[in-house]
Amino acid sequence: MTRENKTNLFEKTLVQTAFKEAFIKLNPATLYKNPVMFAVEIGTAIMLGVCFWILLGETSQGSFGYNFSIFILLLFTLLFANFAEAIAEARGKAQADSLRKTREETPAKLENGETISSSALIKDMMFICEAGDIIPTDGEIIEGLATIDESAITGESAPVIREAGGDKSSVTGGTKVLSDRIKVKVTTQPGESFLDKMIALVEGANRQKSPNEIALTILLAAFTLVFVIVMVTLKPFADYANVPITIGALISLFVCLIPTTIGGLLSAIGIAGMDRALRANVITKSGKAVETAGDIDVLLLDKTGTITIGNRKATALYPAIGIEMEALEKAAVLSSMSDETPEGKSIIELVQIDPLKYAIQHPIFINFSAETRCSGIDFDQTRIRKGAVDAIKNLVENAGNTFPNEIQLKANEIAQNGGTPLVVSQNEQVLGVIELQDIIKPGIQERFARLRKMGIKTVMVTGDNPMTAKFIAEKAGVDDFIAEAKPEDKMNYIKKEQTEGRLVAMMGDGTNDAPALAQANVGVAMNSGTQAAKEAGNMVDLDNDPTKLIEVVEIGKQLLMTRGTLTTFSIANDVAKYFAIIPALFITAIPALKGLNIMNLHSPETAILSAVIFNAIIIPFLIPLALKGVPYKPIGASALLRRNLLIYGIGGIIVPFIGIKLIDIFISIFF
Ligand SMILES: Nc1ncnc2c1ncn2[C@@H]1O[C@H](COP(=O)(O)OP(=O)(O)OP(=O)(O)O)[C@@H](O)[C@H]1O
Ligand SMILES: [K+]
Ligand SMILES: [Mg+2]
Repeated sequence: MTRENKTNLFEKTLVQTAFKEAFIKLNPATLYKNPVMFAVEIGTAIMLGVCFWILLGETSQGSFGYNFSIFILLLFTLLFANFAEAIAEARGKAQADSLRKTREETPAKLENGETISSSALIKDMMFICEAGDIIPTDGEIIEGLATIDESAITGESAPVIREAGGDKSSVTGGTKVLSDRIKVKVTTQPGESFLDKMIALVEGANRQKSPNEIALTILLAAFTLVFVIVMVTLKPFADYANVPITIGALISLFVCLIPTTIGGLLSAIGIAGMDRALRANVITKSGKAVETAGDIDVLLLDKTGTITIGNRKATALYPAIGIEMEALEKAAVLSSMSDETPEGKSIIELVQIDPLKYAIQHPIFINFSAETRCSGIDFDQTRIRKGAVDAIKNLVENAGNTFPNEIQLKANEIAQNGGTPLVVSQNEQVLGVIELQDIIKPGIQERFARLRKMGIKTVMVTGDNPMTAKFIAEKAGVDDFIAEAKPEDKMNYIKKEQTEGRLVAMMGDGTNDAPALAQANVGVAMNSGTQAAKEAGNMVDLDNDPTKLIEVVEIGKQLLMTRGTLTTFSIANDVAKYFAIIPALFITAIPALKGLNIMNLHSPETAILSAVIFNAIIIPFLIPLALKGVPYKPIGASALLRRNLLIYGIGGIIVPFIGIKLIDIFISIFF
């Protein structure tokens, strides 16, 4: 659930900050990064020079008032463009701060009983949290289990379970421990959390631009350069046609022809896109990730913890023929004594026998891994294992024993209704099978249907057995699934899709998802997931919602569309200025150009002033569109492109004709 849109578009405090920032951004040391607006700044400086020149007695450049008003109008063009970027930054910052507020200075309790401030916590330090404590900073639970209220982050006040081991071990600063006691290891240095990285993305000129944005900036710079050459050649041409052209007219023509509209709004569009991702409770590490999400073809989803709630629980034990239930219970409990996974713990919970009762001497614990797909214990001459059917079957048959048929049937039956069977063996003899049940997250079917409508194929990838996977895949409504997948299988599948030219997004929460999350074009880690998963991905979903990719894709598409349509509009609306300014400059000397004068503006001065005024005020008019983004509909991309080209292309050509004409009528009253 995305946080309600607290800051409306132009909240007073944001506008004030942005207004101040607009002047600060005039500093050429930072403005040069935006070539178009930097060219406008140079033009403004030249106009200031001309005004002084006139004050010193120069008469060939027209009246002081006329040149000074051009200077002021160019200055406002700059201020409007800076304001656009500043208001986008202010909103992004406000949004990020509302998230960061959850990380206020909270006391952190150390193991030795003393408390320090959360800002003094550094990576790998341990702290303790008990019921009622606010978790001081991001960390990974290394001991214990607790129910946590994450509403400060996700807005959902339903308590969630976070426990050591397994895939749900991360806790976030600012959330509240409701019950029990946990020992947490700090996972990030202060100021380097994902949120800090995200805040750097939406604020400050050190924001790294995405490839799409860089490409567009280069294109606009090329455009600007072309017009510099046009201006320079225009001067001798005018002298040859002995048409007196003032510097003011040249500069005005230049500024009106270079793409100042998109040049002024480009960074605002990018920042607003990141801000929309933040509003969807997604922390992204790069603007590129958001844009790539707009072109995703395939979405890979981990099953446990992503499609299903993820705390799979043992619900029943079924002994093999000739095996006592007590023997199976004892083996199941012993093999789960040190099993940190939710599955292992649920077995101890189910059997209700304290493993210490068996007083094992010098046990050797084998922890669960996604590679071996089993876990267990060795002591004396006894070797107990529990794990995936195929893993234990290999173990039993490699030792020359037979895998009991009734256990195979029972395991299939469990799998066929979505359960996960864990087979238990002792000294490579099967003792029985444990049934684990998981729950599919509610409402996931229609979310996948929406992804399909957007042309995205959903694939569930799980380490679980094929029958369980098939059952869950059908119930969840995914398009395809891969079962018994090892971590490298998930990564290889992504590589295969990528070599076929498709962009792949992966959502996961476990350490065994990390290689795949790193390989994917867009890797979304659940915020509850392990630190490894979050490091590997390029996005973190604070809501742990596996279908959050829907919002991310829409934000990505919308960002690319907004940038495209405003560029179209900007280029289109420069066309009209030819008809406004060129005739104004040459009509007297070259009557043949009369045909161009379709706008028949009042006079050359008012024609130039009204073109420059329009060129300046169009920027603030488009700020709301740049910040909100062009409305996105999940219809085909080509239909959408045609619609936008029509509205913003044609619109971009017509609007300036009307705008400049109206302004000309208005200002010619004063002349
Ligand atoms: N604690 C455990 N001890 C022994 N075997 C386990 C344990 N947990 C899971 N398994 C077995 O290992 C298999 C692979 O686990 P893995 O975590 O790779 O996939 P998964 O949890 O079933 O699904 P996903 O890949 O979506 O997380 C599981 O399907 C299960 O049969
Ligand atoms: K322009
Ligand atoms: Mg798993």
